[in-house]
Amino acid sequence: LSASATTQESVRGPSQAGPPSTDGGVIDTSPPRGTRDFPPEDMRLRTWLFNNFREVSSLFGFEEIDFPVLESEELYIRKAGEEITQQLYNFEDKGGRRVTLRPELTPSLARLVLQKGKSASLPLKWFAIGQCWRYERMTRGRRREHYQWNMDIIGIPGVEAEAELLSAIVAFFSKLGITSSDVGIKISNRKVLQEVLGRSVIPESSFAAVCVIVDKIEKIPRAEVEKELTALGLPVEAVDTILRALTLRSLDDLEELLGSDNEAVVELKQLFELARGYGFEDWLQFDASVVRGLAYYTGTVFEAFDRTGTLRAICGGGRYDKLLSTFGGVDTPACGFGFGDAVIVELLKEKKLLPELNHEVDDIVMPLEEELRPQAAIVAARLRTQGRRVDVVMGNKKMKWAFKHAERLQAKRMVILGSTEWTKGSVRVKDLSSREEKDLPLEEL
Ligand SMILES: Nc1ccc(Br)nc1
Repeated sequence: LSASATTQESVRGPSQAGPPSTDGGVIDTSPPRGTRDFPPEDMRLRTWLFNNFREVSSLFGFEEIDFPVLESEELYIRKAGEEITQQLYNFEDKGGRRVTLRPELTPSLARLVLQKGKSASLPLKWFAIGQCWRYERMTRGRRREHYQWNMDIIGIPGVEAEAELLSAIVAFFSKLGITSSDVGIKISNRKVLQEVLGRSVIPESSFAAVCVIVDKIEKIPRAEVEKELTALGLPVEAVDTILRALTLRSLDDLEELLGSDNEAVVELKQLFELARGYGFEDWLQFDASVVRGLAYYTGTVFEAFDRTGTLRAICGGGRYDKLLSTFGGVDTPACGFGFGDAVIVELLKEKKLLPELNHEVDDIVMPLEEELRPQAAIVAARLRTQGRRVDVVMGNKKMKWAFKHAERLQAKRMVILGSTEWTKGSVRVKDLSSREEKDLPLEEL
């Protein structure tokens, strides 16, 4: 997560040590290709980021859930040509089961909702932070894992649910010091495409595949998008109509094309009105080219982008009213978003908003003689009971080392145990900012 480790889409090659050798050489200490270690300095940043995810989720009244990183492959068998399902980190386990490391969290959430069935009183407002995986040919050298924060609302058909999710995303950005001058949120509705396709007699079964292809409009040449759409069986004039509709950037133009009764127009207008109420309308912009690349979205779709245009999408989401029924459940309205741990750190680095996070303790407890180690334990236990973060100096260290150590850990106090003081029932306490020193009876510590 550190600005360096996280942004490295390209993975490190094997270390010099190479594969484990039989002659007692050092093993390859690098993590598996495409994955990251989190040494303390990176783990502090990750913990800081996840704490912000959790604080915003709590602010919006969401409950935390979790599920296994390993799931049945069947959760992700979709026929829409999504990249996410073509890069499953899947395998057959020793019981002959087809399993996979999860590429996203939403299908697990849907599984849990179905498992809970009627015992889960709607609406559900659940959030999760989980590691997600892909298996990509290393030729592209991209990472194979990242952590995603998801927030989902199950059981609300109206766009007030999407408005809550968008408000949570804006609250998160604002909490980190990111403003609407740095980031915008493009928003559209798949019912735009549905209406356009409906006018050109495209089978409903192709809808998801069309969305997956159209989602690539800004990533691959237009000719390639046209080729893939015609390969789906779309007549050329339909392809032109679709691509023209995707250029719409104003709700008025959309209304002119689809009519004021069109569901997409109605829903988007409602959303912008709620955005004004929440006060985040200046973050939002209608953009018909946003369809998102997941097959199961059925309505509102949105993604946050950095206004310099240098980064990939920061987060994205939408409405998926049919996902539970595709798993054999009752149709249940649902919407949610996924927020990855990588792009946001790149953005914070660019905006110089990365926090300075150090390893800190309150007290260093330093026994001057080994014989005083049991007494040092008494002092440390007492201080910890008070909630103070204590580092007991271990090993046979000198005072010079202890003061250097205290500086590294930005300790507030050095608590020194000497036999003379201890026989009088006290310890020497040095305030490391005022440099003031005094003997304190143990009970006054
Ligand atoms: N779905 C997915 C999983 C892992 C990474 Br890295 N990116 C996308």
